[in-house]
Amino acid sequence: MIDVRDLTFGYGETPVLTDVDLHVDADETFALMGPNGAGKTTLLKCIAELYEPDDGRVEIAAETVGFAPERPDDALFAASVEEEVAFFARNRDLDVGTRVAAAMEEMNVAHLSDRVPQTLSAGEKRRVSLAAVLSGDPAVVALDEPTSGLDARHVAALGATVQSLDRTVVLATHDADFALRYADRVALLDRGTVLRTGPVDALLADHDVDYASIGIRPPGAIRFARRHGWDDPPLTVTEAAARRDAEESGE
Ligand SMILES: Nc1ncnc2c1ncn2[C@@H]1O[C@H](COP(=O)(O)OP(=O)(O)OP(=O)(O)O)[C@@H](O)[C@H]1O
Repeated sequence: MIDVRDLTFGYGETPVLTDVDLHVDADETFALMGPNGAGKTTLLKCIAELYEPDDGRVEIAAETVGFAPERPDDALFAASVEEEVAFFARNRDLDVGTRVAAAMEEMNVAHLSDRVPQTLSAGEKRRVSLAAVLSGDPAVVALDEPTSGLDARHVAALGATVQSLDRTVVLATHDADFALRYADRVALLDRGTVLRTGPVDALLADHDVDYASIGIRPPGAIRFARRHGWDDPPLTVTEAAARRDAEESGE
């Protein structure tokens, strides 16, 4: 569904993304993870075709990509929540009534329909901006930090929605639990390059990790959290493999 080939992109002279290769299958939920400044948002915007690569290309086998920005304020401009959510459905000549009702239901914002979006709480704004993207029924949904500002109930609801969507979802997130629970595959980015890509299960099995969270910190080191806390100190990929090999050989 999405093919990123040798993608290089910079805001100025210095590239922020270098030779990125990525493939995302149709209907897959794919998470971009990595530390601050790794290039997740930039890559997501290249995938959403908001940025033109300096080199390489992004090929998408779909007409529409819906993008929900990291800061919902950047996307909320209508006078009412209902108008906000209707925008993309109307734009694409869809059945506005049906699309708006479904998207509002999915994001639990129907009760806010007459409110002015800019006056909502942070979590409500997030849900409205996600509903607005869903109402346009895009084949590819690109979500930047979609769980940011959401309480546990709405994170779970978002996860259920993402899984039930009959479409390709690419999301950038720091929320490791969300990625591990709801993403089919994860790409770990670090300083503008893709460090690892793989199914969440395989990534964990590779490193003999049994649980819940994964992060990259400091840059270059992949750090796994077991159920009871972070591995300390963080392991590099090579160190994690060496430790596993040592354990297997009984050393
Ligand atoms: N509009 C911009 N102009 C110049 N540099 C930018 C711009 N946006 C991002 N950058 C730089 O590009 C790099 C990647 O930023 P990006 O926002 O893609 O990272 P990220 O992985 O999403 O980070 P975070 O986790 O902090 O959101 C950073 O060094 C950032 O300072």
